Amino acid sequence: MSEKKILSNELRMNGTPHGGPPRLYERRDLYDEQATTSIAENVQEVLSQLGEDPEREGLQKTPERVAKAYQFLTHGYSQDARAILEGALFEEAYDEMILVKDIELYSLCEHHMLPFYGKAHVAYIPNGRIVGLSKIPRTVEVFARRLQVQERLTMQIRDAIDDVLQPLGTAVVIEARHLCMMMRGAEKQNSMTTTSSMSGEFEEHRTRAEFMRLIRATD
Ligand SMILES: Nc1nc2c(ncn2[C@@H]2O[C@H](COP(=O)(O)OP(=O)(O)OP(=O)(O)O)[C@@H](O)[C@H]2O)c(=O)[nH]1
Ligand SMILES: [Zn+2]
Repeated sequence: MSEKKILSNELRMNGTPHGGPPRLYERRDLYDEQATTSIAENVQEVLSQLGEDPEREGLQKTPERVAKAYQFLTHGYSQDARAILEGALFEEAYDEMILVKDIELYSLCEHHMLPFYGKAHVAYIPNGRIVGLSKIPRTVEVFARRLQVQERLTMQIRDAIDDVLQPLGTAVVIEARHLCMMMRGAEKQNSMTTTSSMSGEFEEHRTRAEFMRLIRATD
């Protein structure tokens, strides 16, 4: 039997390539058993193609670890940002800007599947309805945990908030570093990419300037 086949049978029978009890600290709902098996088989092949010995001790569990890591890093595909936002809407007369800034984010660029990471700043001006604060970083997560380009990620967050809250305006700024430009390719270590997406009142100079001033303000 091929090495690949042995690995895949072991995964099917035991859930981990080398048996042992299930790990209680793992979020099992994040991982699909079939996907784990199939991705792990392919990672084993990648390791061989790279000149590694997938059977050496340190690499024996790597295909399964990588399979789970990528399922975790892309779990946003199975989440619905609009449903999350709709889950905590409250009628409120507050009509000033609400800003949640410095939301850390980790995503994967769709070109190289390498991480980009940084911060998102999200603001909106309500129009009779506010949303539970935690739903803003949760919305960022839903779209960040997919294969992305920073520009689309920025727009998707803004669109979801616009759709569900119908606010007077929404603003999203993302500042991120891309490992595909740092570890390889252009090999630039200090460049930061900033993207923004604004709607409604944030398209006006004064409101946009106030938002930018607030996100630059230090404590
Ligand atoms: N606009 C945008 N580009 C991105 C993002 N993440 C990665 N990229 C770029 O995607 C491009 C892919 O370009 P290609 O020329 O097809 O790929 P490549 O040969 O690996 O390019 P280099 O990175 O320049 O070596 C690169 O310029 C990356 O910097 C992103 O979030 N937004
Ligand atoms: Zn890239």
